[in-house]
Formats: sequence, structure tokens, C-alpha cells
Amino acid sequence: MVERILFNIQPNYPPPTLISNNPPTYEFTNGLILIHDFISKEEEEEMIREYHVVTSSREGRALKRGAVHYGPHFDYTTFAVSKSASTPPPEYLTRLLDRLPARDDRDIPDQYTLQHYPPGTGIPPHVDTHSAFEETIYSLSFGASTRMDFKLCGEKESRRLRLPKRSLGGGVETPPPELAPSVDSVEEKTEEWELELPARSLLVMRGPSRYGYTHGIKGRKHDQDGARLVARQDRYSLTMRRIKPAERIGCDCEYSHVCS
Ligand SMILES: O=C(O)CCC(=O)C(=O)O
Ligand SMILES: [Fe+2]
Repeated sequence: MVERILFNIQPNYPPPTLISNNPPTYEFTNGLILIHDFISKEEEEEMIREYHVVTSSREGRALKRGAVHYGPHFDYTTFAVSKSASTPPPEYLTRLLDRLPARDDRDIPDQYTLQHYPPGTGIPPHVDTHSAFEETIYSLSFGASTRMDFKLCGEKESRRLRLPKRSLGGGVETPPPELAPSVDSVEEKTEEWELELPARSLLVMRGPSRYGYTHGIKGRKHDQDGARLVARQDRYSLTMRRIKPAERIGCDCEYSHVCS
């Protein structure tokens, strides 16, 4: 019965272009780049070990998503970078910098967030703050693969997002409620991609995928693989970003309804 209900999921996005063989590197039409085998199995084991050493004093068995920050701290409630709090990144993270497909200095990260996703946990759809961080955002997956959802974010979708109250950049003012069309009256085309991120792969978000699409991971205990349900394993990720210098804070992208 289950097998009759489940069907083979075909990729729901345009096929990517293989831009390098060693390691296999794919470029997607919305600006994403996925590099397979970005770290070795030994490095993966070391990063998992270190994550648990650093978080060992936390109470109980982790049931929720956990995070460890290095570099200048970012306050997710005010969406601001702390001027005072900074933790130097360990060598097992900084050694990755030389391997990144950086185009220039702005692509070299200075902020690192390690996260642990026990099975059943995820991260809500969001757009990483445009004004505070440079364009390129890196996400290294390790421990296990996962599915990340990308959604081209129209105005309707953007109203469901938790955006900071005040835009730092030259964003468009939100009209007062009496002038704004109701959410349900807005007709718009959206695009949803479900992308498999293999363990030890590096995802690079640039262009539309960074500025106009939300990304998130559903909090599930199983994923569907053809007719099979596959139990999720503990997944870890390393998000790397570069904080903009004060004089460049702001954003003038074309996705004003998700620009923050
Ligand atoms: O876990 C990931 O790969 C993504 C994390 C993320 O989107 C974030 O920290 O902003
Ligand atoms: Fe993110």
C-alpha cells in the first residue's frame, strides 16, 4: 500500500551543469554550486568529534538543533553583528579557506557556524540577511546527507518570513496595512526545489539562490527515496559567511520584499 502511495521523486529543478570532474562540481540555474567530496572522511570525523567536545557541557542528549559560533557573533533576534563578542575559529575550520571557490576577498568568510541536526530537526525557511553579509554563503554538510528546500520567494511567501523590523539598507518601505493587498489576493508564480546535499559536500549560495530564494530543511525523521523511507541520521553543517564592513552595510538587490 505504502509503495502504491509513494512514487519516485524526480528532481523538481532544471538539471545542473557539471563544471568540474575533480571533485564533481555542479552549477545550478539559480546560482547554486554544489561541490562533492569537499572534505575527507577523516576531516569529517574530526569535525564531528570536535563539535561534541565543545558542546559536551550542554545538558542531556541533544534533541534540538544545536549551534556553535566562531568569529564575530550574530544576533538572530536583532539580525545584527556583535561589535564586542568574537570567538577565534579553530584550525580545523580555517584550513578549509584555501579550498573555497572564492572569486575575491569578499568571498573569504570570517564567521563560522557549526550546527548539529539530530533526526527530526530542521531549520525554517529563511533568507540569510542581505545587508549584514557579503554575497557568498557556504554550507558544508557532514555526518549525513539531507534535503534542502529552496523556494523562489514572491511577496506572498515573504510575508510568512520572520524579517527584521527595520531594514539596514535601501529596501522598499512596507505600505501600511490598509494599502497592502491581502495575502490571499496575491497571485504569484513560485518555484520550489528539493536538493539532496550529500555528506562532505559544499553548497555555495550566490546570485538568485542567495538573494531571492528561501532555504530551509524540514524537520523529519525519514526521507523518501523512491519507494523507500530512509531514516535520517545525525547531520552536521558548517555555515561560513563574511560580515560586511560598516561602510558597505546595506543591499540594493532586486528582491526588495525579502531584502533585510
Ligand atoms: O544547515 C545548513 O546547511 C544551513 C544552515 C543555514 O541555512 C543557516 O545557518 O543560515
Ligand atoms: Fe541560511
